[in-house]
Amino acid sequence: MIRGTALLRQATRAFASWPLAAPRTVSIIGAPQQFGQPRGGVENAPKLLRQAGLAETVANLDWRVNDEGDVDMQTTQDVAGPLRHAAQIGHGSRKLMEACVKAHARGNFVLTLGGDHSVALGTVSAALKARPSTKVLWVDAHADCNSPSTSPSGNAHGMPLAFLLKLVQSSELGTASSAFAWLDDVRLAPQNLAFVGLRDVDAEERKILLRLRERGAFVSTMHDVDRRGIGHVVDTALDHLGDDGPLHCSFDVDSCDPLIAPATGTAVRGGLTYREAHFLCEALAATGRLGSLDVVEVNSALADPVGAKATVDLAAGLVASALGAVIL
Ligand SMILES: NC(=[NH2+])NCCC[C@H](N)C(=O)O
Ligand SMILES: [Mn+2]
Ligand SMILES: [Mn+2]
Repeated sequence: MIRGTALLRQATRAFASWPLAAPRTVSIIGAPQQFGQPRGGVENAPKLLRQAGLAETVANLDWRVNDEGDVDMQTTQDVAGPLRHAAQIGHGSRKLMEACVKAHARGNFVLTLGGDHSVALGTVSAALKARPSTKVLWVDAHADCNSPSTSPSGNAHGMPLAFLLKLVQSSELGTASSAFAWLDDVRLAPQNLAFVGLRDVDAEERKILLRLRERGAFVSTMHDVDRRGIGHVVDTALDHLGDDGPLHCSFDVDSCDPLIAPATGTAVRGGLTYREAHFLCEALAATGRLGSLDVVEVNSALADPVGAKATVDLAAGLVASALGAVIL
């Protein structure tokens, strides 16, 4: 415990080395969080992705693989309030952040297997603590930038970006605010954020997105993919995120069309095709700058066995593309 804390402090002070040095190692971190949304089953995704042979697939791409196991994201505490399961989310995300910071400090690529999308509180904050110049690509049908006060659902998986962008007032959290105190020194600047895949945005979120765009975020929707094509949208998003420094990608499988990824909690029609999603991951790998990746919201309980397997296999395949698998 003391060693861990010391390592954390050292990592936060010295910053993790960049770019990743060879031989490259992937840390696989399971984050079986389910309290950010109401549907059971999303907590099984790390296990299912491992069973699908993820570690072997990655090893075949010439990475060393360090499976760090699952972070125990449960705590006994819980408090009522506008953010459901606030204490669970706050404390669980802090534990995940610590595990990710340690992996970054060892110079590893950090691959986090959610869990629901609230896990990005831990993964993005860790990437920013380890390497403050990290830029974030958010691939999602949803904008996930609700505050507890704007959220129509109270579900934390619709809120991680609001916390990371410092849009949440501590008064919105009431007695739960102490569970999020560890986020105080974390700030994602809007100009370091790009969205791809958006197509289901709440009324209040729309206002937030327009403000974020004014403040320098790259905000694209499926309309842009339709008009310009995935190549143009991804190139523009990556251009927006500059030409050096580490990238973090937070990939919500509901960015993909439910025809190819039916096993997810908040499926929305009109999403990325199989090739569009793979293209995005391949383009990320080709930058040579991807330092961390989340794959979230795979919930095998929400589809028939065929759809569940298709979704898990898709997620595993997208990880492979993001880690350098190429067609030719
Ligand atoms: N990570 C996700 N799947 N988020 C869905 C969010 C849905 C809705 N916007 C909400 O805030 O409740
Ligand atoms: Mn999401
Ligand atoms: Mn989503």
